[in-house]
Amino acid sequence: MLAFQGIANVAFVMAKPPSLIRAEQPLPPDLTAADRSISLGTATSSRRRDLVFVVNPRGANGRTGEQWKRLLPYLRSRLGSECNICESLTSGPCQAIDITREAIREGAHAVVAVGGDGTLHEVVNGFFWGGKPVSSHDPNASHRTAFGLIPLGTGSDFARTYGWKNDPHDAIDRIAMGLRSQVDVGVTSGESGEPHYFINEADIHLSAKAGYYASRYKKFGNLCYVIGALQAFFGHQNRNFRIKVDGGDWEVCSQVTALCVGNAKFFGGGMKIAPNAHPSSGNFEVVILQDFKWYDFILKLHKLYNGTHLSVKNVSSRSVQSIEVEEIVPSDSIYVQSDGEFLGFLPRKFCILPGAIEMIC
Ligand SMILES: Nc1ncnc2c1ncn2[C@@H]1O[C@H](COP(=O)(O)OP(=O)(O)OP(=O)(O)O)[C@@H](O)[C@H]1O
Repeated sequence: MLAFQGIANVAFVMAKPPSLIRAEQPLPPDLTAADRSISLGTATSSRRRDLVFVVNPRGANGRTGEQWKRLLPYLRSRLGSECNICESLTSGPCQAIDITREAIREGAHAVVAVGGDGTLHEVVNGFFWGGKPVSSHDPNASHRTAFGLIPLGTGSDFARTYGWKNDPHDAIDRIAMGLRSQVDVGVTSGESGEPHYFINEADIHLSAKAGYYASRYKKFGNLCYVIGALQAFFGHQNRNFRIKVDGGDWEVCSQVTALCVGNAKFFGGGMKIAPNAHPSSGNFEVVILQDFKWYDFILKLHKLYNGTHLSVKNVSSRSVQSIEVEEIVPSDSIYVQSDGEFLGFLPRKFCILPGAIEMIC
């Protein structure tokens, strides 16, 4: 039996068959007693997979928690005969990171993010520690832990690249199939040097500021991105950057409105900002918008949503493995975010880690 605990407010036992997996500490009161232990069935086959579901009950303004409860019977029927299932409800930001690390160390087959891009982002960051991948305590483990996703967030932009809808039943069917693929992960470090990982995209300046504000208005659903963008426009100024691509020479990028480093295609609740990006390509697609005025967004917004903006004047795109971005005259006020999380300000370096983790697809 593997003890799987040590995480603030969350402790449970991940037991090898035939034991049950069960939550040992009380789960939030909105779960019924029947749901507190969701190990499904008592099969004794040693081939049972250990799946850890990391649920953000506050995702999508609380809808994630409600949908998760309704989903449990289907989860039981679909996966119960072949998997040991453990649920862990987060009680606050960043907890999903610790839960994921612990699950990997204890040898879970997969850690499934149940929520939006923010929850997925934390799960992905849990695959790393001190700049290195987290590995199982068992040196003879025959499998790598993969991540999975049940997209139940507000924007759920990562899922869009794969054409996955916010239909949790489809997601469970995918997890039941258990197909895996290797995906690239982006890593960025600021002046502190501490690495920070992202799976969907990172972005700089206006779009990052819009995302920062949007996070305050999630109760309005996808409208939060429009409100965030309007708020970000106030006081916005295009700025002169320099960039260094793949270790080459510094290049000047004047009057930058926004710069996006896409590992996947979408951000902002469905904007196809990096239409040529794909998480298995081994490259980022970097898209730079220069000298945009507020009315350009109104005139060209539909192109940003459907991914046809690359042919628009003052929009450029390139495939890169690393990019460094600085302001020519540093102002310490240029926002940077990744997967919707505010990271601070420029300067920044972004690198791709090809095939760094496996995803259930
Ligand atoms: N119990 C909790 N209470 C409050 N916030 C939480 C809790 N658990 C996790 N969080 C935070 O909520 C943030 C947003 O969650 P999540 O991404 O799942 O939903 P969303 O914001 O609605 O969706 P999206 O990011 O796709 O727009 C996460 O980044 C996480 O830090």
